[in-house]
Amino acid sequence: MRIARDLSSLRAEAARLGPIALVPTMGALHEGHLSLIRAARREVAAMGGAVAASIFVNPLQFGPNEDLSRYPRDEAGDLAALEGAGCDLAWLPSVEAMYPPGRATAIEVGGPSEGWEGTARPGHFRGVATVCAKLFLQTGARVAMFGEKDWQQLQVIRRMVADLDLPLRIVGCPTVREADGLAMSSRNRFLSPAERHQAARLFAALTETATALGAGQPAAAALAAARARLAAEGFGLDYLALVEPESLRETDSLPGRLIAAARLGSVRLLDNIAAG
Ligand SMILES: Nc1ncnc2c1ncn2[C@@H]1O[C@H](COP(=O)(O)OP(=O)(O)OP(=O)(O)O)[C@@H](O)[C@H]1O
Ligand SMILES: CC(C)(CO)[C@@H](O)C(=O)[O-]
Ligand code: BAL
Repeated sequence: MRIARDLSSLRAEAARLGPIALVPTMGALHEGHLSLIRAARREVAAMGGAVAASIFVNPLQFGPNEDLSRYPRDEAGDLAALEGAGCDLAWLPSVEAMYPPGRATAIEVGGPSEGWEGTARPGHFRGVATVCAKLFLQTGARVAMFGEKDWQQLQVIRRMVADLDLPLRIVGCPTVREADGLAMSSRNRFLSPAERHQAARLFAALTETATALGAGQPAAAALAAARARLAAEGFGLDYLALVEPESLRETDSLPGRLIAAARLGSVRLLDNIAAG
């Protein structure tokens, strides 16, 4: 696996490797990320070229009181995991390489950015969209893989790519879960053993709600019951909602996407599933 840390070596490697399937990450890699690398390998098997992954903890998508400084970092472990999963090129820019002094441009996506994570984390999607546009242009990727775990992010990236006519395809990949259903996430390591046990209840609540909706229970009642259960179980619930899958507008009709964000101790868990 080749490693690039500045833009000129990245461009030289990308030119040599041919069409790129890109997996953008913030590192601290787990099986969820590696499933995206394997999906990228399948894309490369069809189109030729190579798999690239970026590791960049993007300061632009963190709010002033968020966990940028404690975001987990493990460069050596990540590089070994990427190589083992079949990645050909790792792109590890420094903050200075990504954002040289004088930077004055950002990408603002409306529509699916509004509400939910967009409300809980003001400016978050501006940071995500800006760094993803840069990663796409830096690597010249033909295709990029994103996890469904971050459902709203996936819709924001699809909207941006469509609106800006960016010349790549976005592929959404299913959420990889622990045996008890908890969606894998780099931040899960900060859960205490008791919180880790409790955390699986979020996915359970989503599946119970999807079942109730599928059985014909009105959305307002099914959602209210699930919110009350989660609060009683000790979650700090930011939202649990039924939305139109692409626009992220709240809805009460199926098919939809159930999305949730809930705090447990110092960790904010995100999850979502299809409903209907
Ligand atoms: N469990 C998972 N299954 C599938 N894809 C995932 C999973 N977790 C993360 N991803 C995807 O990996 C990519 C990089 O995500 P990121 O590096 O933020 O990992 P993360 O584990 O989600 O960390 P965080 O703690 O920031 O949520 C994103 O496209 C994300 O949706
Ligand atoms: C897409 C991403 C790598 C952009 O920094 C990040 O938001 C993430 O890891 O999901
Ligand atoms: N997985 C989304 C990246 C973030 O939490 O900032």
